[in-house]
Amino acid sequence: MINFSLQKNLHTAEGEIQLNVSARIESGKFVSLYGASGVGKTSILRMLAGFMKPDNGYINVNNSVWYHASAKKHIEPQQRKIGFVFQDYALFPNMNVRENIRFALGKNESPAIVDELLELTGLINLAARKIQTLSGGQQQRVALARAIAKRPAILLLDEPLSAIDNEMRVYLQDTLKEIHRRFALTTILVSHNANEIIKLSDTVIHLEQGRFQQQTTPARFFQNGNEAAKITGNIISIEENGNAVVLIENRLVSVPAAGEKLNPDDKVDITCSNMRAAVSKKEK
Ligand SMILES: Nc1ncnc2c1ncn2[C@@H]1O[C@H](COP(=O)(O)OP(=O)(O)OP(=O)(O)O)[C@@H](O)[C@H]1O
Repeated sequence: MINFSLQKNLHTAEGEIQLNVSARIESGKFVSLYGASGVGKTSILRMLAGFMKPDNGYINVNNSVWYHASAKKHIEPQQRKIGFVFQDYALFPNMNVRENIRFALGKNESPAIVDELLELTGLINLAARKIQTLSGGQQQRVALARAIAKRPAILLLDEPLSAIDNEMRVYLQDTLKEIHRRFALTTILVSHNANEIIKLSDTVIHLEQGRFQQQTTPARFFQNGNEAAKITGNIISIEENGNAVVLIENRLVSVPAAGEKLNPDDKVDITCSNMRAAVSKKEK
């Protein structure tokens, strides 16, 4: 069980944000942290990991105290049983794949887990390869394996798949799910991607204006309210009939522009209301 209450004054370009959040996360759960850019999601992960000191609050993990402001207790990051994977892989470029994963283990720890992780992440044939020779998706698999090698109690994932192309992203989501299950981890993922959150998580926590506004299942969260139907894209061109041609991920869609003056390169939200869905069988 992770039980925390964190207060931190964040200095943003738009002014101060008083972050004041608390949650109880049961062991073995996969939780996603969702919210607009700059609301403090990464800061929460950094405080849990011990890289950023809260102004006040506490962090208890499985009956041990990692942080307690009034007791002046702050366990160093190395002493916290945490695995951390960022968007950038932060691997050692001069080491090969196996050495990068092995590095995470203490001197007296058995290296058997390295082979298990190489197998699980599909890296066994790349074990001797230098990091620079790998694709982004492959590097992220190494980063994931390295984070797990220490057998963390909590796995913290900060948009680990956002720089990776769609096909590899789907593959890595499956790997993440399997790793979470196999190692009985408690996982906290920061993600902007509804698909990913729905596929992976038991619970989604919505951070807005410094507070956890909602804590519910992804299905409920993305079905209700505006969050469900808002898609962001970039305008490529405006058609003669006034429709905007918008690039969403790797697709172009033509959308009626509601009277607003829009121009190519504008970043836009497409909001769907009363959306009717129809399902038809795909031709083989
Ligand atoms: N040590 C710190 N003290 C005070 N403010 C900080 C500190 N570190 C970062 N901030 C500020 O906190 C704000 C929130 O940043 P954070 O990275 O946590 O947001 P985020 O929700 O993860 O954003 P994104 O989705 O864009 O990654 C930023 O404006 C940042 O400048």
